[in-house]
Amino acid sequence: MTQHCGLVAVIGAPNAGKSTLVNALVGQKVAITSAKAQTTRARLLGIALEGDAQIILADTPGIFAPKRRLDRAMVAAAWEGAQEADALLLIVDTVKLRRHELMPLLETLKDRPERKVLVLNKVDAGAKEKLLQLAQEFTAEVTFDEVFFVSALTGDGIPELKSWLARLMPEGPWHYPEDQVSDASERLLACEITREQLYRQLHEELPYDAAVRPEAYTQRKDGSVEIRQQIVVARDGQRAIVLGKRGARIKAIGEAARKELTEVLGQKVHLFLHVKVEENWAETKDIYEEIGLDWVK
Ligand SMILES: Nc1nc2c(ncn2[C@@H]2O[C@H](COP(=O)(O)OP(=O)(O)OP(=O)(O)O)[C@@H](O)[C@H]2O)c(=O)[nH]1
Repeated sequence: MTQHCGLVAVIGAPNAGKSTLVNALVGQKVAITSAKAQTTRARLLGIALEGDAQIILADTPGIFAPKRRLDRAMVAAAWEGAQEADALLLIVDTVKLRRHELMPLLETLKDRPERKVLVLNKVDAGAKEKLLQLAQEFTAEVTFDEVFFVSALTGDGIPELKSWLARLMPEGPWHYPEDQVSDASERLLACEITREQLYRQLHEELPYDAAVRPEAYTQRKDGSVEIRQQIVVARDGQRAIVLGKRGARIKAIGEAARKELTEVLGQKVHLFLHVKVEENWAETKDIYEEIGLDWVK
């Protein structure tokens, strides 16, 4: 069998549904999704298989006007994903367009040499009439090779998109073994899962500049895994919020994260979290490396 293999960069405004789409294409959870914007910090890859084709998906962080160093690092990670790609996939939230974030992306896409595909997402939730109109508007701006209407959530339109992407993949050996769905190491994925719970359970109380760092990841003889992580926040007040009354909050976060980890890893998990205040963590080089980002000056 001749193998095909290629890279698809997934680009979109924050919250457009990139992570959900990658998960839907891969067929299982690899990237972290949440209702809060900009949760995708590390550049996680999803790997989808379709016939003889391996489709490597770069699930890029939301691209937005970078101000602080952390934001710039996220943008750099996003475009790094796009530079080596065989195709660029622009995903658009058809319910909440976020034009101010979408337009610069369309502008940048115009001049790029790669094949381009427009994915209009969340068709389950929006007004059907405006979909064609949106497609027309965007294809007038950028020459897309194909347009798909999908719901990453329900899976509607996903098989069609997947087989189209598969046909685009150049001939070449697979880069990853058949059973691998993500190249993010399990310890990093474990941190992402905890971070997702932090956002889920604290909502607006916590600014998005909290990080989860891996400390230890040890396979125990009894077949379980011991995971130790540090939650880094910038101020004492934030630490108190994460801990909650008598530690109730951190306990709930740990419990939910542990449950999900057990499911994802398929083994028993012992999870230990502790919260650390580090005022300038967003300016600290080591932390970037630990959470899977390159340091950007
Ligand atoms: N109704 C509906 N909701 C969706 C669909 N796809 C994604 N969502 C929701 O939209 C929100 C954002 O989805 P994510 O996949 O986290 O978005 P993202 O683009 O990866 O977000 P960032 O990492 O912040 O850039 C989540 O609450 C999803 O459940 C869809 O097809 N239909």
